[in-house]
Amino acid sequence: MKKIIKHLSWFIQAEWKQYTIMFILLVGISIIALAPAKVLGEAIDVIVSSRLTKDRLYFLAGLLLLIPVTRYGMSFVYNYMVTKEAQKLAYQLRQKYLKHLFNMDSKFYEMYEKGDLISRVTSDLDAITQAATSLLEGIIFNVGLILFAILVMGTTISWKLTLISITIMPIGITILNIVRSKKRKYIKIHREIYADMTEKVLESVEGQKTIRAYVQEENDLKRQNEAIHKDIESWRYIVKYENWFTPMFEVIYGIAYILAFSFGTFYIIQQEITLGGLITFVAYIGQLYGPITSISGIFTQINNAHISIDRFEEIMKQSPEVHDESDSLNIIEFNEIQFKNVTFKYPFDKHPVIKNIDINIKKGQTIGIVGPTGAGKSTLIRQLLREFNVSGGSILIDGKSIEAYKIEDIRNLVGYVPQSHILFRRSVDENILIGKPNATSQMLDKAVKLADFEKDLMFLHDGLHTMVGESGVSLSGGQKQRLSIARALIKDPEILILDDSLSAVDAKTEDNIINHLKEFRKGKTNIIVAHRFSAIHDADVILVLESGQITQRGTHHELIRQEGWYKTQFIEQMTMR
Ligand SMILES: Nc1ncnc2c1ncn2[C@@H]1O[C@H](COP(=O)(O)OP(=O)(O)OP(=O)(O)O)[C@@H](O)[C@H]1O
Repeated sequence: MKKIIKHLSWFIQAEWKQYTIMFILLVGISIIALAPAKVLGEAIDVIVSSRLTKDRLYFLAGLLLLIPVTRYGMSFVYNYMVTKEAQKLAYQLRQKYLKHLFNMDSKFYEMYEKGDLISRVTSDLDAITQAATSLLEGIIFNVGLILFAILVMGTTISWKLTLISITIMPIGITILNIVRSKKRKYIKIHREIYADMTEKVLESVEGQKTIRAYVQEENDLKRQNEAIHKDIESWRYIVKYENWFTPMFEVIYGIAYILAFSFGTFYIIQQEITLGGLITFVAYIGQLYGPITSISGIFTQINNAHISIDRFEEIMKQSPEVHDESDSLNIIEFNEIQFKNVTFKYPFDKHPVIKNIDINIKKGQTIGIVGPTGAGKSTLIRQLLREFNVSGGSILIDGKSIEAYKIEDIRNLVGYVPQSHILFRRSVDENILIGKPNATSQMLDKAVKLADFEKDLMFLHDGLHTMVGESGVSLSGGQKQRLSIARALIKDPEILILDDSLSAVDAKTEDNIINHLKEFRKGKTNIIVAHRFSAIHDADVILVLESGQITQRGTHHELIRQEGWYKTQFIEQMTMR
């Protein structure tokens, strides 16, 4: 409980006024909840002792009517407030979490799976919010009700009878708590299994086209079923404990009733209490059942929330390896980028993917990068996006380490078109404007023209306003590529990186785009990774990357005169034409 309060103290402090009102309401509701039984007991005593008058009857009936109406009013206000606060808390926690995710680097995303990250922001966060709201209600209302009931039972009916009847209850509560603490271990396991199941569902939904194309529905369903089965199994353990022990509590509660009735009857005969008193007393015993089991249930929620807080905090405590320092420098343009003996290894790999890379890129140059598949071309150019820190050597921009500059500024220098295109469920123009949200319509038109996307618009039923389905389902591969290129070009970036981004366009379109780049990106830098040499033919420098190392460098004309991978590939591509 302390953990939840500590974790959410920032929220409670900010919302203290609302929490105070809710606290007062709950105390009021718990007192009112006990009133009907008391009034009923009084009424019975009045009837039994033949003291019932018309006025008294009206008074008692009026009281019995007023009590639920008041309770309804107070509960209404309380429920409204508590729901609002719960939503506010969930919203703020989600915002914090998502903001944190945006700050994380690629290493973090290699460590955690999507499904796991989603389940932490959905089910874990729900468990925290639920506990935070039920904590107040559960503790204040239920504890309040139990204490008031015991006080009324003791002071207005009989302390002796109260002590006899309720002494058995701590045994019941202890049993319930043992069950709940045992469950905690299994709930943690269940959360992990649930995250795994979410990941599998995500993978199937995302890969449904491939699954269908390879007629793998049955195998995929089998995989899903296994995950679902594991999920159910893990629940079974949790429910098992509940089923074994909860009925025991009911038996113990039954004993409390028997004690109340038998001793109560005895005290009536002894004229220590009245019949109305016993009826009120038994009604209170009944009323205690709900709060006692609820309190125990709240401990379950607190248990769940503890696990969820740990899972939530685990993410919030992660700090990105790639981060800004207080003295990070601003940069809006550059003259020279140097790779000096750069080596890079992915965080969880043993061997480096690129090794001893030395490159000089001057502002305004076009650099071509070619090489066999898997040679490390994408890995090399992505070093300019500052996704990871290099493992060895250094990347210098105008003589200073790339790590000395603000990450955002470095990314703003670059317009990156990745191999796989990420399109959002928005219109075509909105997808392009992600590159520069405040771009004018002229800038948009120009980017569309440069990316040679103009001719596609007439095939889209709503032109630039056509909605792009999830992952760009309504566009062809080439259209997706051109849209992504337009998104990068609208930024008019200092460095344009095309990572095999012309692979799905025909030779004529490729030619158009390359010519547009030559014409309109004078003074700006282009880095083009390509498998087709036509795309990098006119580059100022072409780098050949083989097994993570630069094996050749020069212009096209220089390279075709050297023996090596470039010449061999060039001849092969020429003969295939
Ligand atoms: N995130 C990653 N984690 C671990 N290894 C990776 C990761 N991304 C790529 N690799 C590995 O790094 C190597 C180089 O991959 P990279 O994508 O840089 O090559 P490439 O030359 O661009 O290939 P292609 O021409 O096929 O696009 C490959 O062996 C690949 O498996």
